[in-house]
Amino acid sequence: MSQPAQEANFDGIVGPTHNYAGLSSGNVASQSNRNAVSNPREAALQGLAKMKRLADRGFLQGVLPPHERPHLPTLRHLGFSGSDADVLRQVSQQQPSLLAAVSSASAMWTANAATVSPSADTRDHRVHFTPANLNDKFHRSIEHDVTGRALKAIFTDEAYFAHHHSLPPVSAFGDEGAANHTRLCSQYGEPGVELFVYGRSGFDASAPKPSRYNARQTLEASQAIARMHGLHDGRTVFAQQNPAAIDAGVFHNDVIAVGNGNALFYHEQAFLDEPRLLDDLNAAMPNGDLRTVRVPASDVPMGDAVSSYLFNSQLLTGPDGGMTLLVPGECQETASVKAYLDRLMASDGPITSVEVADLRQSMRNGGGPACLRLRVVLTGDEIAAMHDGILLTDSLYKRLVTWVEGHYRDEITPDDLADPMLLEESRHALDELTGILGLGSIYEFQW
Ligand SMILES: NCCC[C@H](NC(=O)CCC(=O)O)C(=O)O
Repeated sequence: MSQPAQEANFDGIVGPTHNYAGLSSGNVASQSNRNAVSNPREAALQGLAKMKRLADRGFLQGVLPPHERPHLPTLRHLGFSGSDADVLRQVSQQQPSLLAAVSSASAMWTANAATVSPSADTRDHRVHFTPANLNDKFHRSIEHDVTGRALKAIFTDEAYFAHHHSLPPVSAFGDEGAANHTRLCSQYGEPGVELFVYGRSGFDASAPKPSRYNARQTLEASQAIARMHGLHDGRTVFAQQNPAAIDAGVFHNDVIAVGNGNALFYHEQAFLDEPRLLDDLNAAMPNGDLRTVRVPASDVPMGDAVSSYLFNSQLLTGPDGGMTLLVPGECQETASVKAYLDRLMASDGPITSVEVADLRQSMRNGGGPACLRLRVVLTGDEIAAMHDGILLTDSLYKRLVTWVEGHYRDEITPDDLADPMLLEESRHALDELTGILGLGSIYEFQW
């Protein structure tokens, strides 16, 4: 008898060029920290510390590698030529904002890497992966190729794993991956409900949409993924985000809601039609056991939810069945959120403990605990079939800390992005990392 299914969290390792370039309109933290000095070493260590903490508790914790940045193949595609140093000099002189875009370490936010459907939900009983095209932001639209290669290198066996191409790279099919996708279930290995939350329709111009910021995810993208993954109609729910929430800075649904097991933790202003969503979920849950934790705006105003990232927390089922909410440190600095969390602990809902993680480096770009991880529910056989060496053990953690300390800078300013040495250092680090993880050659510079 094989082990019961478990949820694994695959966190993105923060890349050596982590910086603050203000690239994401609609993302309040990214905009307000534009041109701040970053600390890639601290960022990567903060991420690894979060992973280690969960691995130590017995949670299945994996890693996903950073991408090559600055991404020279993109710059060459766009017409820059000569040596790598020539290319960097030209782009920094002619179009510094393009250099910033191809230098972002944004692949760290692996909640946006892909949408994943566990085998219990799919018609062919395989785990399905679709890398997100992330086509709303140029700096993120260049992630899906390497993401797809990394996922295929980890989940290779076609008897268990199915990989799809990212959706057509146009705004009508804008897809931001698992940040807008939640799975609800009684037990991880049992069939669950897959909830897709979208911000607008790509084809119906008269449908509601935000007015200030663009909605990144479309209904049509979500529907296509549900079809590609072979999900069952009766256990698939589509719901629209509240356009006012997007206009208030909720650029992904995981900034305002998180689900795990049979529990959905959400802000009352998260969805356009909350009663309908709850009816749909209740009808779809195979055992009818949905539990909701609804946070009223009178407890936590939308602005506080966005600045604290309360809902961008990881919600994790512990060995005793209770759920832990792993919140970013900013939640303790926001009075309404701190008071709310105290009341939550005094209540007897599904969330039984709260823990705090310091992820300040990532948070300044709008990436909290939940942004940094891609959830993959796996059966015992699937765990046995996946690539060995990608799950965080004590020794892998130590190797990765040493690797970060040996290769990462502790300061990056916008001017540093043009430094050919930074590119060299990053490639050297990534080459060593694919060796540590046994992933083979997934970057163009390795071919
Ligand atoms: N899930 C969290 C994603 C955060 C990400 N931020 C960024 O790309 C900011 C990068 C910068 O501004 O330098 C985004 O908005 O997609």
